[in-house]
Amino acid sequence: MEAISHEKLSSNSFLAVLLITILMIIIIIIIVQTKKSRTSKPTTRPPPPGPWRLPVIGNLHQLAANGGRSLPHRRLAELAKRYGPDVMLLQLGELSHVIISTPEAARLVMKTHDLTFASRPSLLAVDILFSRNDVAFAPYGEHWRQMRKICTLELFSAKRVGSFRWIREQEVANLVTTLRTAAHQDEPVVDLTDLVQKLLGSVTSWATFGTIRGSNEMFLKVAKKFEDVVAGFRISDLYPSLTFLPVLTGFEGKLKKMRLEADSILDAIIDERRSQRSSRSGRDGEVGDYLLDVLLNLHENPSQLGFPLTMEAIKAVTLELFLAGIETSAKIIEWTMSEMIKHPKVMQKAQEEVREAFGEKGDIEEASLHRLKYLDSIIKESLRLHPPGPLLLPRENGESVELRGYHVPAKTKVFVNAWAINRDPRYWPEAEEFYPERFNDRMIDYRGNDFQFIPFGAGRRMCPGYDFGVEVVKLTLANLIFHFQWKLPGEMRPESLDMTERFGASVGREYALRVIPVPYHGN
Ligand code: HEM
Repeated sequence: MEAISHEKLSSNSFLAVLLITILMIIIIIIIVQTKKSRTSKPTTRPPPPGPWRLPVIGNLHQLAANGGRSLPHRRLAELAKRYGPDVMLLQLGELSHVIISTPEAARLVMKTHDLTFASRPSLLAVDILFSRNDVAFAPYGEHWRQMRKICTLELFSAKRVGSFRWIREQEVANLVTTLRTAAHQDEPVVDLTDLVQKLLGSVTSWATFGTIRGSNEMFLKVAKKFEDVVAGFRISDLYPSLTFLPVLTGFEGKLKKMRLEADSILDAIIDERRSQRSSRSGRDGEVGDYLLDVLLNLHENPSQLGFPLTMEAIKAVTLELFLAGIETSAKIIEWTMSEMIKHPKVMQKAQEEVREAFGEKGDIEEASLHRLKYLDSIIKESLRLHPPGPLLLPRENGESVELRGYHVPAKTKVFVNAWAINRDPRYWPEAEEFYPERFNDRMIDYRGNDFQFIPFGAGRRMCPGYDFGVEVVKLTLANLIFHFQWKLPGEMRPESLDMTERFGASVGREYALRVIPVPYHGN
């Protein structure tokens, strides 16, 4: 009896504390929101249109409609259709978010006012993981400019991407061998999603560190965990004034632990590399050719760049190479394979092209991939319908600006819904259909000039690694369709292949792609 009343008492007092805490949170938010609206400058232009909002949460309930089952890019496209097809304003928690959903408005943000929108907002996860020393999430300024220069001139230049050709060719050949072995087993179904991710992990590890053994594998696992925490809209980012929230929920602690883990793995890899470098100095080959060597060279010879490259920045960029490079490319490979399996005529046409180009020999050299024009169209169509970064990366405007007649105050978070733009029916007839031929006679490209097709973004913050990504995507696909016919397990018919998406830092398939490889040349 006493135990029961004691329990009741403690649960009552817990409830009371919970209620008081919630009340305090609401009061703080209202004070912050009122202060903000008082301090914002009066303007003659109206704000962009948007749905009605509730106090404290703003439009969060609309974003989370359908029990949160609609993925953010899809839900934002639905809301935009009703409330702001071009430019839409949402209040998510404490912060104003502008959503861009047409090529015309995207051009304004990423071309006309590119400089104004060139910054990235602060996000708790990346602030802790990278301390804003990286490239992708760094605010616009001197640090970002320098890091971006290193990316374009040193890390992802055409020459550098070409120099890793042998790595890609070797790793893709290993994948083909693995698939051939699997094809001769009693149970030949393979998890292509997993195999492709491993392939991309190995290619990135080789290109970055010159090896894929030991701690590098651990590092791949850490990078995968980072992927999970960087994605989506986090309460801690929507209510930045409630600094105690991520502490209470344990999110901040989790992030700090991940950062420590990544740092210690990276420190070990870098120490090993530095000692190899000093013991081999003066000799040609190996050392000096990989991305980490490039960064260490620049650190040791700051005069080459004209500014110092810190070890913190080297670690942040190295980690980011894994985050940015593996999942995006892996996902576009699995989407393209899924679409080709779902559309057997497209698959057949692509196989005829690659088999005609490379004959019986089957040594698909990267240098000859330019002959595969239809495969180019297929990859573009896949990037159009399944951009791995459907909302690109968020941008932030340094100063207030007018967009399509609407006033956008400084420091607004801006999302460009590339997924919706890539399906704009004004530019893409039968936009929902997978129809690669639509690219055959059109010069539309993904290099940031055609705003109806922006899977890599555009403007100053556009992806600098697209050549790096597309080379490995094309080489892998060419090999997969050259060496194998592809079947679905059991009685599954191609048209019933499930294409549900799973939201993450990059959007892939909800269910792994499980397929049967049947060797083509009978080997
Ligand atoms: C198919 C593969 C890839 C896709 C679809 C992709 C897509 C994107 C997108 C949408 C952005 C944001 C652009 C914006 O905000 O306007 C981005 C940024 C970035 N990507 Fe990629 N990416 C891919 C491969 C890669 C690879 C292989 C690397 C490097 C190894 C890379 C490195 C980066 C970096 C560093 C940024 C940040 C740029 C900045 O903020 O200045 N990406 N990528």
